[in-house]
Amino acid sequence: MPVAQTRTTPKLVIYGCGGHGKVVADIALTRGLSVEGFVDDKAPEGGRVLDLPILGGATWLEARRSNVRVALGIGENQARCRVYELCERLGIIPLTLIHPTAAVASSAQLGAGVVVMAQAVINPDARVANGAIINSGAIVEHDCEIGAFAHLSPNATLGGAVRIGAFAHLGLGASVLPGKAVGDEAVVGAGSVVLTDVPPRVVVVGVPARVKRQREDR
Ligand SMILES: CC(=O)SCCNC(=O)CCNC(=O)[C@H](O)C(C)(C)COP(=O)(O)OP(=O)(O)OC[C@H]1O[C@@H](n2cnc3c(N)ncnc32)[C@H](O)[C@@H]1OP(=O)(O)O
Repeated sequence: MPVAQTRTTPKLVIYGCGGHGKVVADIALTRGLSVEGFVDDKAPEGGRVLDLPILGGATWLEARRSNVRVALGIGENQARCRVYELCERLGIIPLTLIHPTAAVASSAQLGAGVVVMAQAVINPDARVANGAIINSGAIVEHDCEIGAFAHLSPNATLGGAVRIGAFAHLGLGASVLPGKAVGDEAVVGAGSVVLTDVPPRVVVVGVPARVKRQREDR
């Protein structure tokens, strides 16, 4: 007599229950995925967000590592990377999530843990590295390269073949002209327009974008 096989589908949890985590959870739900709840190291266990439970923190995840999938729900770039690294240590590859209204070219490449939000566009041969966020309505034109754990805020727009460094952050509605580069960990202020390459670890603002200061945080 054949032995019945019991296979449990891994549960999906969202790591981070703040504003970004809520949007990520909403994408998962919109895609028809079943979300078990949130994992968060700071929020109180037993609380609820979007009517989903806060299950616990990193220790909760560690205990269930063999039967869990994780979507990254943290907006801050360095903190998101730390969660990604935690997942790696636990043998979990973070889920890549794309909102159904986003348009992603079939030749675009998205790394693990990338989240693409509603109405975003990613055009042919663009490459988006692990853990990056392409937020609502952002446009990543053809042949762009987005570094790991970078964040393109809502309505940020990149011309063709733009390079965005790892951990860089483009503010709401910021634009980068075709072929230009934004350095690792640089910040481009909301509404700014980048006409020339931006060095690493600086904050640029304005039209045209000019260096305001060096970044001191990490
Ligand atoms: C779903 C989501 O919410 S995703 C998150 C989206 N978040 C964003 O888009 C935020 C982007 N952040 C910004 O634009 C910020 O203003 C930053 C990071 C550029 C600068 O922040 P801070 O270093 O705190 O600068 P601060 O507010 O003290 O302003 C410093 C100066 O820069 C100017 N400035 C700040 N931001 C901008 C901007 N976006 N464009 C033009 N000038 C700006 C200020 O007017 C000020 O000028 P002054 O020195 O002449 O007085």
